[in-house]
Amino acid sequence: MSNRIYVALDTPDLAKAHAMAGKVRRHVGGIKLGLEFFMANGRPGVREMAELGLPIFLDLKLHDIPNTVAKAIMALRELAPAILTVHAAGGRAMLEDAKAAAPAGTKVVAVTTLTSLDGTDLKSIGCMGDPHEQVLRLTELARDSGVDGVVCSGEEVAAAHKFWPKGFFVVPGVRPANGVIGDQKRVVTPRAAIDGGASILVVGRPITQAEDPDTAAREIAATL
Ligand SMILES: O=c1ccn([C@@H]2O[C@H](COP(=O)(O)O)[C@@H](O)[C@H]2O)c(=O)[nH]1
Repeated sequence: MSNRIYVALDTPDLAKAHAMAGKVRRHVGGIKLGLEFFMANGRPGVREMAELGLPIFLDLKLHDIPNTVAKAIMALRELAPAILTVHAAGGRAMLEDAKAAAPAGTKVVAVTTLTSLDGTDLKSIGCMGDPHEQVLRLTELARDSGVDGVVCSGEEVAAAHKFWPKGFFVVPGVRPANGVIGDQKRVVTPRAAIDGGASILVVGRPITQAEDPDTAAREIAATL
């Protein structure tokens, strides 16, 4: 893939998402639509964004019993997203059924440990070990379940990639040097994430909240 940046269009406003995608499309490789967009605009909104001609990453982070996740993915089949997320913590049967339900061309990618969590957060929800150990544990589960890859932070991507060289690695929570970190906790620069083995990067606010999103996207792309 020539441009490995997926811009996260985190807005419930279809017109705004469309306008932002139009502004930055020369400097990104795809569009990521998440819960905020999908709750407001549903499948018709995704179809409309797909008309822009860029690959669509549907980041719905599905997490439920296997039957429910599989049926939800079947309801999304007509959209044939390039990438779709589920939570690895849903377990092996859920991951297997998610992959089986997805269209052949869709990469099913398992979220390991949200980039907004650190070791203290993990302890507070009963997870033993630090984010690094948790990511590797869930990367092994994802690999063995037959999905295509994982979502992890740039802090773990090199180790996860070493463990699963053929996996597809999605890295969000990237920030240009001196960028505003906000609610993210495990953050690296776009360049560091790519050097670690990221297949694609997810970049939201560093582009969408910039004074000039087109220039921000171009400058990030230039560092890769
Ligand atoms: O662990 C995860 C999984 C997904 N995300 C999503 O990526 C973007 C990041 O947006 P920024 O504005 O660049 O922080 C957002 O859509 C999240 O839902 C994540 O951040 N971490």
